[in-house]
Amino acid sequence: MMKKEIITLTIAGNDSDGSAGMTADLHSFYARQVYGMGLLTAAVAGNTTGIYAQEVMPVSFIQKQFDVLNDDFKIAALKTGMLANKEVIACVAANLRKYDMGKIVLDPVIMTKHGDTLLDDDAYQAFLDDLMPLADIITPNFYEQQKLTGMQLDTKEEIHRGAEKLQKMGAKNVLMKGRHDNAAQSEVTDILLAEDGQFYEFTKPFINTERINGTGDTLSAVIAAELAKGRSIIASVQTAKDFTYEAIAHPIEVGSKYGPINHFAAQEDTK
Ligand SMILES: Nc1ncnc2c1ncn2[C@@H]1O[C@H](COP(=O)(O)OP(=O)(O)O)[C@@H](O)[C@H]1O
Ligand SMILES: Cc1ncc(COP(=O)(O)OP(=O)(O)O)c(N)n1
Repeated sequence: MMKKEIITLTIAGNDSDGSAGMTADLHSFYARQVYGMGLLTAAVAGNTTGIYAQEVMPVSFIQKQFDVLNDDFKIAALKTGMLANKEVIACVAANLRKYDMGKIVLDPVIMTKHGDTLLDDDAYQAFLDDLMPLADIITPNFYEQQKLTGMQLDTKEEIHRGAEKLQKMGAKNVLMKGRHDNAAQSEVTDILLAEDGQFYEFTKPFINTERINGTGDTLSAVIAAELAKGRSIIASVQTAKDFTYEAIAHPIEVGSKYGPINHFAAQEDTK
């Protein structure tokens, strides 16, 4: 039964091929049976071979979206995606402080897996200073972990220290997503540093595929959907990990190259 009253918001860019960004978030919200809303920050012209153009929404338009949504709805949780530049970050941070929109999942979208830049180089500091202290959970991938901590993070010990550094910057919970760039690896382990200082590991088999566009968006969107339902951080991360794994394991065969994952696949398995 759909819980109509649970509203989950994505503050993100749209990727025109539907594999990542806002569309992937809304697919994930729908599959997890929460009512999804999309506050658009940017749009990219992309397909399974790459991203070919980007446009950032005017800050005044982003502001208007915050105002009209908060005038009319009670949002239970949100996630952020592509924020593009420091002006957009400043606007988003101001509104996260102004309006109570529930739990905050920060997905630090900096670059796609295929090397397209989605956040300006001069915006990292604003991300760290203005957004990190507001986050209930942040979900950096391997590349983003090094960028945000300024540390080399190869061993599990180093990943733990990196997570502690991000937590000290203000994020309550830190999910360090595991590497998956070695065709010989058998598992992918994401490490959560929870608010209580404990580490938790979430492990699934490694799937050797190029069809993994939008995995990070999907994981963070499902975490937001589950937090919106009132579930704990650990339960939300576990459901998101299971959901994302099933979506990778049952790809949709569209496009010629780096294809999307399948948001239909996990619905029956993770309810
Ligand atoms: N090839 C893979 N096999 C299994 N799990 C994967 C694979 N690629 C990504 N994942 C999982 O997908 C989720 C998103 O991680 P990741 O792809 O690193 O994010 P991002 O899209 O931000 O780079 C994580 O839970 C990660 O463990
Ligand atoms: C508009 C837009 N936002 C985000 C992404 C990247 O999504 P993400 O899931 O973090 O990473 P990939 O798995 O797609 O590399 C995007 N492509 N477009």
